[in-house]
Amino acid sequence: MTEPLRAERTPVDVAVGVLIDPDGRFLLTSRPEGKVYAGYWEFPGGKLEAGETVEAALRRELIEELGITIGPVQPWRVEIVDYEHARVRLHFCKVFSWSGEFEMREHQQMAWNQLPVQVRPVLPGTVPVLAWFAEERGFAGPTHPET
Ligand SMILES: Nc1nc2c([nH]c(=O)n2[C@@H]2O[C@H](COP(=O)(O)OP(=O)(O)OP(=O)(O)O)[C@@H](O)[C@H]2O)c(=O)[nH]1
Repeated sequence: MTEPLRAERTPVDVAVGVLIDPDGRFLLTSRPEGKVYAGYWEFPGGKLEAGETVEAALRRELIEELGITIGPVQPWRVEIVDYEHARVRLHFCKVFSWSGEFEMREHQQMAWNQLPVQVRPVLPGTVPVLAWFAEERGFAGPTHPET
């Protein structure tokens, strides 16, 4: 069978949490070993399960990955990204409160960041978010290190 054109692939919905602390720092986590783009830094989250809302998926994923229970979820932006392996629709949500201690349940790493981000490499689908932060915060210059 012929591969469908990239733009025709049905997107997979992904809930992504942009956790922001009282100092305005945002949380990035590294993708665990064994996943595509292992070691790349991203905002934590994951795919919606059948019938799940973005908010429910985000709550579930952050418990599964980080051991925290999030407070109110504020939908921010939606972005479609085409990768070789998949076409994803990323639902970025801001989260300002949570409870519980952070536990790296998938042996990933976490880092609180300001602009410019110090960790590398940053996942391609994460880069636009850094640009949105730059716009919101009046930050000029590169948002992250060259890979
Ligand atoms: N979590 C997250 N995923 C992102 C971001 N940006 C981005 O392009 N993605 C993509 O969205 C998809 C999320 O899938 P995932 O593999 O993290 O989700 P999951 O935990 O449900 O995976 P699983 O199927 O291995 O259980 C990946 O294709 C990933 O590359 C981001 O900032 N955060």
